[in-house]
Amino acid sequence: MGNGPKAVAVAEGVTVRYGTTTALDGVSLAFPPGVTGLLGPNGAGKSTLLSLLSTARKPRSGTVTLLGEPATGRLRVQRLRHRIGVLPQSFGCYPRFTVLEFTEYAAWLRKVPAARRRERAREALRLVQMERYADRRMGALSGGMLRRVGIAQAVVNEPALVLLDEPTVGLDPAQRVGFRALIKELGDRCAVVMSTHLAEDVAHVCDRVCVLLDGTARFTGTVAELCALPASGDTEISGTAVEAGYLHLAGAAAAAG
Ligand SMILES: Nc1ncnc2c1ncn2[C@@H]1O[C@H](COP(=O)(O)OP(=O)(O)OP(=O)(O)O)[C@@H](O)[C@H]1O
Repeated sequence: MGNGPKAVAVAEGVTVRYGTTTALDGVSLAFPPGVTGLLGPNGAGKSTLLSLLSTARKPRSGTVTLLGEPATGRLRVQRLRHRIGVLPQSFGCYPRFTVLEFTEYAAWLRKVPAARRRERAREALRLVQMERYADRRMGALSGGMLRRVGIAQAVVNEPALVLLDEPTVGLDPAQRVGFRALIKELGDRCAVVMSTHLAEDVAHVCDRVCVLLDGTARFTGTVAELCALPASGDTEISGTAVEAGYLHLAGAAAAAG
Protein backbone atom coordinates (compact mmCIF):
# COMPACT_ATOMS: atom_id res chain seq x y z
CA MET A 1 0.00 0.00 0.00
CA GLY A 2 2.22 2.88 -1.22
CA ASN A 3 1.90 6.41 0.10
CA GLY A 4 0.38 7.53 -3.20
CA PRO A 5 -1.25 10.94 -3.56
CA LYS A 6 -4.68 9.34 -3.23
CA ALA A 7 -4.12 8.21 0.37
CA VAL A 8 -6.61 9.88 2.71
CA ALA A 9 -4.65 8.92 5.83
CA VAL A 10 -0.97 8.05 6.17
CA ALA A 11 0.96 6.85 9.21
CA GLU A 12 4.72 6.93 8.82
CA GLY A 13 7.00 5.18 11.28
CA VAL A 14 4.55 5.65 14.17
CA THR A 15 5.45 4.33 17.59
CA VAL A 16 3.11 4.39 20.61
CA ARG A 17 4.06 3.23 24.11
CA TYR A 18 1.88 2.82 27.17
CA GLY A 19 4.41 2.70 30.02
CA THR A 20 6.64 -0.24 29.15
CA THR A 21 4.21 -1.70 26.56
CA THR A 22 4.97 -0.88 22.94
CA ALA A 23 1.56 -0.88 21.25
CA LEU A 24 2.84 0.25 17.82
CA ASP A 25 6.44 -0.07 16.76
CA GLY A 26 7.44 2.00 13.74
CA VAL A 27 4.27 1.30 11.71
CA SER A 28 3.96 2.81 8.20
CA LEU A 29 0.60 2.45 6.45
CA ALA A 30 -1.40 4.44 3.91
CA PHE A 31 -5.19 4.34 3.59
CA PRO A 32 -6.76 5.14 0.20
CA PRO A 33 -10.51 5.61 -0.48
CA GLY A 34 -12.49 2.38 -0.14
CA VAL A 35 -12.65 0.02 2.84
CA THR A 36 -9.42 -1.13 4.51
CA GLY A 37 -9.66 -3.87 7.15
CA LEU A 38 -7.30 -4.00 10.13
CA LEU A 39 -6.82 -7.61 11.18
CA GLY A 40 -4.81 -8.79 14.16
CA PRO A 41 -5.08 -10.66 17.46
CA ASN A 42 -6.08 -9.04 20.77
CA GLY A 43 -3.51 -6.45 21.75
CA ALA A 44 -1.96 -6.17 18.26
CA GLY A 45 -2.42 -2.38 18.24
CA LYS A 46 -5.53 -1.97 16.05
CA SER A 47 -7.44 0.37 18.39
CA THR A 48 -4.26 2.32 19.09
CA LEU A 49 -3.74 2.87 15.35
CA LEU A 50 -7.36 4.02 14.99
CA SER A 51 -6.86 6.43 17.90
CA LEU A 52 -3.89 7.96 16.04
CA LEU A 53 -5.91 8.31 12.84
CA SER A 54 -8.76 9.95 14.78
CA THR A 55 -6.25 12.39 16.38
CA ALA A 56 -7.36 11.23 19.85
CA ARG A 57 -3.75 10.24 20.50
CA LYS A 58 -0.37 11.47 19.27
CA PRO A 59 2.47 9.11 18.32
CA ARG A 60 5.61 9.13 20.48
CA SER A 61 7.55 9.22 17.21
CA GLY A 62 6.62 9.17 13.55
CA THR A 63 3.98 11.23 11.74
CA VAL A 64 0.30 11.04 10.86
CA THR A 65 -0.98 12.84 7.75
CA LEU A 66 -4.74 13.23 7.29
CA LEU A 67 -6.42 14.57 4.15
CA GLY A 68 -3.01 15.72 2.93
CA GLU A 69 -2.18 17.71 6.09
CA PRO A 70 0.07 16.83 9.04
CA ALA A 71 -2.03 16.01 12.11
CA THR A 72 -0.21 18.53 14.29
CA GLY A 73 -1.07 21.93 15.72
CA ARG A 74 -4.20 22.49 17.81
CA LEU A 75 -6.17 24.49 15.26
CA ARG A 76 -5.36 22.23 12.31
CA VAL A 77 -6.20 19.10 14.33
CA GLN A 78 -9.54 20.65 15.36
CA ARG A 79 -10.32 21.42 11.72
CA LEU A 80 -9.31 17.91 10.62
CA ARG A 81 -11.56 16.35 13.28
CA HIS A 82 -14.57 17.91 11.63
CA ARG A 83 -13.86 15.88 8.50
CA ILE A 84 -13.39 12.53 10.29
CA GLY A 85 -16.08 10.17 11.56
CA VAL A 86 -15.43 7.70 14.38
CA LEU A 87 -17.35 4.70 15.73
CA PRO A 88 -15.49 3.55 18.86
CA GLN A 89 -15.91 0.01 20.24
CA SER A 90 -18.42 1.37 22.71
CA PHE A 91 -19.79 4.86 22.42
CA GLY A 92 -21.45 6.85 25.12
CA CYS A 93 -24.88 8.34 24.53
CA TYR A 94 -27.57 10.05 26.53
CA PRO A 95 -30.40 7.53 26.93
CA ARG A 96 -33.06 10.26 27.09
CA PHE A 97 -32.02 11.84 23.78
CA THR A 98 -34.06 10.72 20.83
CA VAL A 99 -32.24 9.20 17.87
CA LEU A 100 -32.67 12.43 15.90
CA GLU A 101 -31.56 14.65 18.80
CA PHE A 102 -28.47 12.51 19.32
CA THR A 103 -27.53 12.59 15.63
CA GLU A 104 -28.07 16.36 15.49
CA TYR A 105 -25.93 16.72 18.60
CA ALA A 106 -23.14 14.80 16.82
CA ALA A 107 -23.52 17.20 13.87
CA TRP A 108 -23.20 20.17 16.24
CA LEU A 109 -20.04 18.68 17.79
CA ARG A 110 -18.51 18.38 14.32
CA LYS A 111 -19.40 21.97 13.46
CA VAL A 112 -22.00 21.21 10.79
CA PRO A 113 -23.62 24.64 10.16
CA ALA A 114 -26.87 25.09 12.13
CA ALA A 115 -28.96 25.49 8.98
CA ARG A 116 -27.86 22.05 7.73
CA ARG A 117 -27.88 20.03 10.97
CA ARG A 118 -31.45 18.71 10.83
CA GLU A 119 -31.20 17.80 7.16
CA ARG A 120 -27.78 16.11 7.60
CA ALA A 121 -29.02 14.15 10.64
CA ARG A 122 -32.05 12.90 8.71
CA GLU A 123 -29.87 11.97 5.74
CA ALA A 124 -27.45 10.02 7.96
CA LEU A 125 -30.38 8.20 9.61
CA ARG A 126 -31.80 7.38 6.19
CA LEU A 127 -28.43 5.89 5.17
CA VAL A 128 -28.49 3.48 8.13
CA GLN A 129 -32.23 2.83 7.75
CA MET A 130 -33.07 4.32 11.14
CA GLU A 131 -35.17 7.23 9.95
CA ARG A 132 -38.40 5.68 11.18
CA TYR A 133 -36.91 5.43 14.69
CA ALA A 134 -35.93 9.13 14.69
CA ASP A 135 -38.21 9.90 17.68
CA ARG A 136 -37.34 6.82 19.72
CA ARG A 137 -35.22 7.41 22.83
CA MET A 138 -31.63 6.13 22.63
CA GLY A 139 -32.15 4.15 25.85
CA ALA A 140 -34.89 2.11 24.15
CA LEU A 141 -32.83 0.85 21.19
CA SER A 142 -31.61 -2.70 20.59
CA GLY A 143 -27.88 -3.34 20.27
CA GLY A 144 -28.07 -3.52 16.47
CA MET A 145 -30.08 -0.28 16.26
CA LEU A 146 -27.56 1.43 18.54
CA ARG A 147 -24.73 0.37 16.21
CA ARG A 148 -26.66 1.81 13.27
CA VAL A 149 -27.05 5.13 15.06
CA GLY A 150 -23.33 4.86 15.88
CA ILE A 151 -22.62 4.79 12.14
CA ALA A 152 -25.09 7.65 11.55
CA GLN A 153 -23.29 9.89 14.08
CA ALA A 154 -19.98 8.96 12.44
CA VAL A 155 -21.08 10.06 8.96
CA VAL A 156 -23.34 13.01 9.85
CA ASN A 157 -20.59 15.49 8.90
CA GLU A 158 -19.99 13.82 5.49
CA PRO A 159 -16.46 12.82 6.54
CA ALA A 160 -13.64 12.03 4.12
CA LEU A 161 -12.33 9.42 6.58
CA VAL A 162 -14.44 7.03 8.68
CA LEU A 163 -12.88 4.93 11.45
CA LEU A 164 -14.84 1.92 12.70
CA ASP A 165 -13.60 -0.12 15.67
CA GLU A 166 -15.08 -3.64 15.41
CA PRO A 167 -18.40 -2.38 13.99
CA THR A 168 -20.06 -5.79 13.61
CA VAL A 169 -19.44 -7.09 17.14
CA GLY A 170 -22.64 -8.12 18.89
CA LEU A 171 -24.80 -8.12 15.76
CA ASP A 172 -26.91 -11.12 14.81
CA PRO A 173 -26.13 -12.80 11.46
CA ALA A 174 -28.86 -10.94 9.56
CA GLN A 175 -27.85 -7.59 11.01
CA ARG A 176 -24.23 -8.35 10.16
CA VAL A 177 -25.10 -8.91 6.50
CA GLY A 178 -26.98 -5.57 6.41
CA PHE A 179 -24.12 -3.83 8.12
CA ARG A 180 -21.58 -5.16 5.65
CA ALA A 181 -23.62 -3.71 2.78
CA LEU A 182 -23.77 -0.38 4.62
CA ILE A 183 -20.02 -0.26 5.21
CA LYS A 184 -19.34 -1.17 1.58
CA GLU A 185 -21.59 1.69 0.51
CA LEU A 186 -19.66 4.04 2.80
CA GLY A 187 -16.47 2.89 1.11
CA ASP A 188 -17.82 4.21 -2.21
CA ARG A 189 -18.03 7.71 -0.70
CA CYS A 190 -14.87 7.98 1.41
CA ALA A 191 -11.98 6.11 3.01
CA VAL A 192 -13.12 3.65 5.69
CA VAL A 193 -10.69 1.97 8.09
CA MET A 194 -12.31 -0.84 10.05
CA SER A 195 -10.78 -3.09 12.71
CA THR A 196 -12.24 -6.56 13.00
CA HIS A 197 -11.58 -10.07 14.21
CA LEU A 198 -13.89 -11.58 11.63
CA ALA A 199 -12.36 -12.99 8.46
CA GLU A 200 -15.85 -13.07 6.92
CA ASP A 201 -16.15 -9.29 7.38
CA VAL A 202 -12.86 -8.77 5.56
CA ALA A 203 -13.84 -11.09 2.70
CA HIS A 204 -17.23 -9.44 2.21
CA VAL A 205 -16.52 -5.79 2.90
CA CYS A 206 -12.89 -4.82 2.46
CA ASP A 207 -11.00 -3.75 -0.65
CA ARG A 208 -7.68 -3.85 1.17
CA VAL A 209 -6.35 -5.32 4.37
CA CYS A 210 -3.54 -4.60 6.85
CA VAL A 211 -2.43 -7.29 9.25
CA LEU A 212 -0.97 -6.06 12.54
CA LEU A 213 0.94 -8.48 14.73
CA ASP A 214 2.64 -7.39 17.98
CA GLY A 215 2.51 -3.72 17.08
CA THR A 216 4.03 -4.08 13.63
CA ALA A 217 2.43 -4.13 10.18
CA ARG A 218 3.11 -7.55 8.68
CA PHE A 219 1.03 -7.27 5.53
CA THR A 220 -0.72 -4.64 3.46
CA GLY A 221 -2.40 -5.39 0.17
CA THR A 222 -5.64 -6.36 -1.47
CA VAL A 223 -7.87 -9.02 0.06
CA ALA A 224 -7.11 -11.22 -2.98
CA GLU A 225 -3.39 -10.88 -2.25
CA LEU A 226 -3.93 -11.95 1.37
CA CYS A 227 -5.97 -14.94 0.23
CA ALA A 228 -3.19 -15.94 -2.21
CA LEU A 229 -0.50 -15.98 0.51
CA PRO A 230 -0.62 -19.64 1.53
CA ALA A 231 1.32 -21.96 -0.78
CA SER A 232 -1.85 -22.91 -2.67
CA GLY A 233 -1.84 -19.52 -4.42
CA ASP A 234 -5.61 -19.55 -4.12
CA THR A 235 -7.07 -16.24 -5.31
CA GLU A 236 -10.69 -17.02 -4.51
CA ILE A 237 -11.92 -14.56 -1.88
CA SER A 238 -13.74 -16.09 1.07
CA GLY A 239 -13.68 -15.96 4.85
CA THR A 240 -11.80 -19.25 4.90
CA ALA A 241 -9.17 -17.99 2.44
CA VAL A 242 -8.73 -14.73 4.44
CA GLU A 243 -8.30 -16.82 7.60
CA ALA A 244 -5.73 -19.06 5.87
CA GLY A 245 -3.74 -16.02 4.68
CA TYR A 246 -3.88 -14.49 8.14
CA LEU A 247 -2.79 -17.73 9.86
CA HIS A 248 0.03 -18.06 7.33
CA LEU A 249 1.37 -14.64 8.41
CA ALA A 250 0.81 -15.31 12.13
CA GLY A 251 2.58 -18.68 11.81
CA ALA A 252 5.55 -17.11 10.00
CA ALA A 253 5.76 -14.39 12.68
CA ALA A 254 5.66 -16.97 15.49
CA ALA A 255 8.36 -19.09 13.79
CA ALA A 256 10.54 -16.00 13.37
CA GLY A 257 10.44 -15.01 16.87
N1 LIG B 1 -4.65 2.80 27.95
C1 LIG B 1 -3.75 1.81 27.93
N2 LIG B 1 -2.87 1.66 28.94
C2 LIG B 1 -1.93 0.68 28.93
N3 LIG B 1 -1.81 -0.23 27.93
C3 LIG B 1 -2.66 -0.13 26.91
C4 LIG B 1 -3.68 0.88 26.85
N4 LIG B 1 -4.38 0.71 25.70
C5 LIG B 1 -3.84 -0.35 25.08
N5 LIG B 1 -2.80 -0.85 25.80
C6 LIG B 1 -1.94 -1.99 25.40
O1 LIG B 1 -1.44 -1.71 24.12
C7 LIG B 1 -1.45 -2.88 23.32
C8 LIG B 1 -2.30 -2.64 22.07
O2 LIG B 1 -3.66 -2.48 22.47
P1 LIG B 1 -4.84 -2.17 21.43
O3 LIG B 1 -6.06 -1.92 22.26
O4 LIG B 1 -4.39 -1.12 20.50
O5 LIG B 1 -4.93 -3.57 20.67
P2 LIG B 1 -6.10 -4.15 19.72
O6 LIG B 1 -5.41 -4.78 18.57
O7 LIG B 1 -7.09 -3.09 19.44
O8 LIG B 1 -6.73 -5.26 20.67
P3 LIG B 1 -8.25 -5.87 20.70
O9 LIG B 1 -8.38 -6.70 19.46
O10 LIG B 1 -8.23 -6.71 21.94
O11 LIG B 1 -9.21 -4.71 20.77
C9 LIG B 1 -1.94 -4.00 24.21
O12 LIG B 1 -0.81 -4.65 24.77
C10 LIG B 1 -2.73 -3.28 25.29
O13 LIG B 1 -2.70 -4.01 26.49
